[in-house]
Amino acid sequence: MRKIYVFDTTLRDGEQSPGVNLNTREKLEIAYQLEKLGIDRMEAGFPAASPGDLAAVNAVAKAVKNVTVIGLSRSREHDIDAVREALIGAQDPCIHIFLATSPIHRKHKLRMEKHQVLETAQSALRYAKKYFSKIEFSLEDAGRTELDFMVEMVSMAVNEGVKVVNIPDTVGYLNPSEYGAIFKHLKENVPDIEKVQLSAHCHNDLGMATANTLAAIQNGADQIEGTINGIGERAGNTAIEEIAMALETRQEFFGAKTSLNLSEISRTSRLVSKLTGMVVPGNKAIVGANAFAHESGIHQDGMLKEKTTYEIMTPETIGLKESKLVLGKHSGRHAFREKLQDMGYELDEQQLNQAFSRFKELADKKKEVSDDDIMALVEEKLIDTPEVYKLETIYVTYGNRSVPTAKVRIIKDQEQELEEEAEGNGSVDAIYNAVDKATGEEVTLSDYSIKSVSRGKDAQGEVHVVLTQNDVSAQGRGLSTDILEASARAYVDALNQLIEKRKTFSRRERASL
Ligand SMILES: CC(=O)SCCNC(=O)CCNC(=O)[C@H](O)C(C)(C)COP(=O)(O)OP(=O)(O)OC[C@H]1O[C@@H](n2cnc3c(N)ncnc32)[C@H](O)[C@@H]1OP(=O)(O)O
Ligand SMILES: CC(C)C(=O)C(=O)O
Repeated sequence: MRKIYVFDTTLRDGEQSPGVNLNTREKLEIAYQLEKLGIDRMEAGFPAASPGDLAAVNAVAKAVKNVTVIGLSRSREHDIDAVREALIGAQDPCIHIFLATSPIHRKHKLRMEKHQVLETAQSALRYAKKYFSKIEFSLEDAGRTELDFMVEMVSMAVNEGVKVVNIPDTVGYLNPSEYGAIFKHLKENVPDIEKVQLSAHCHNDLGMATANTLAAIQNGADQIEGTINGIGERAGNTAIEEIAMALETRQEFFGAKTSLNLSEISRTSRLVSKLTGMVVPGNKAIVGANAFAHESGIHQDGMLKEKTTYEIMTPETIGLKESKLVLGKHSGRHAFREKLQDMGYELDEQQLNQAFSRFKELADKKKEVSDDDIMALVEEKLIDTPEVYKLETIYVTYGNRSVPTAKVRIIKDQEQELEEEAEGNGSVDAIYNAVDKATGEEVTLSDYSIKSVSRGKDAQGEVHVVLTQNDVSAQGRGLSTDILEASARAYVDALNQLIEKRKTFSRRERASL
């Protein structure tokens, strides 16, 4: 199978992401991980940019052993000298020299004619050759360069003995068929083109970096350039993990492979995200948190029956433990039952149905239902107390300068509607007074506590109360994303328990007479 070389520029083009600044220690940490990932070439920085970057590139050059370390340079002797200094101690040093070739860059940025661009690049390559046996040359903004001038520039670079010629789509302007056609054209029109490796370097301004890079591979590119998580200038670079996994997953189509240790992808992605501070979007291909997560019931059912129904690659391949079935409002009974089994609950069909409808109610209120939420709602349902009173609705009026009032509607014995309104010292007190009025029960609230059973602003609150009546006391629990509702539920639950205990108590008393 054809090998595609991977040139990682996370530490150079990736660091050009606005707001990202990696110090030497952070660059080293990423460099070691990239080495584990098995990339072939690593662009560690732009040594002429600053003394700090020169030192960081030097530290990386001395540290990594199995990767070619590269420093970027303009077509200027001063920059080339900086790369020379930075790569002292590298096992396999390489300089990457670039010059823009497109009419826009020639006219406005470089203010050079074509022949000056050619001569400037040529003289830089000649100078660099004295010190480096490995040179890569890039035609910056190749994507908007005239084809015949590109052929002229690439031919010059081949004649100067560079090892790699890079064809960047610097501003992410091209589409796959145009970018692929450039590689085909160069292969067919540059004499001795087989003496160099051709490289693809794409930016993602129109979201086509991965597609363009794959098109270049199909048209003969030997090397791909990119970054981990696709970070980089503006909309970023080609995401290396996307190319590696596309080639792996569609081997029969591309007939090419990288030699990356794919199981290091996930770890590398997390490290780069942590050290650059660039959060990976949940839906990012391959490494996003949702890339192997399934939320909807039909998909979850398919996954439980056969994973290939909804997964074209396995999470294990990139170093993750397993796919996730996330429980939310689109989930179905199959996934819910599976989750309960994983958590060690064995529910009969009726209990499962009850828990499932409580789960759906909760899922309507919460974005994601956590294990703690499920545990709380299942255990609440497992305690089977006959419900004399059932809380139907509550309305609470509260203002910091008015007396809190609450109105409750309770169904007694499944048929009798009880509705009452009361005031209180606070909202909870008002609710409890209204419940007392509606039920006619005289109880003392001996204990009240509240805790959060899950995290986040939409976490469920669990209220625990103890009610006492004469010598009988009973506990009640209530669960809701709203703490007032949880408080009301707990109180009504405790009343039901109290009534149950009262019955047992009076049976025992009668028996002892
Ligand atoms: C497509 C890419 O990603 S290219 C890499 C981009 N990365 C960076 O620019 C990060 C590092 N850059 C820097 O720290 C600074 O830009 C430096 C140190 C390199 C240069 O700083 P300054 O000397 O202050 O120049 P400044 O950045 O303002 O302007 C760039 C100059 O380089 C010239 N230039 C741009 N590209 C090249 C090139 N490949 N070869 C030669 N000259 C170039 C520009 O025409 C301009 O020249 P001018 O001063 O004669 O007008
Ligand atoms: C220096 C070159 C390769 C570059 O980063 C670009 O053109 O995007």
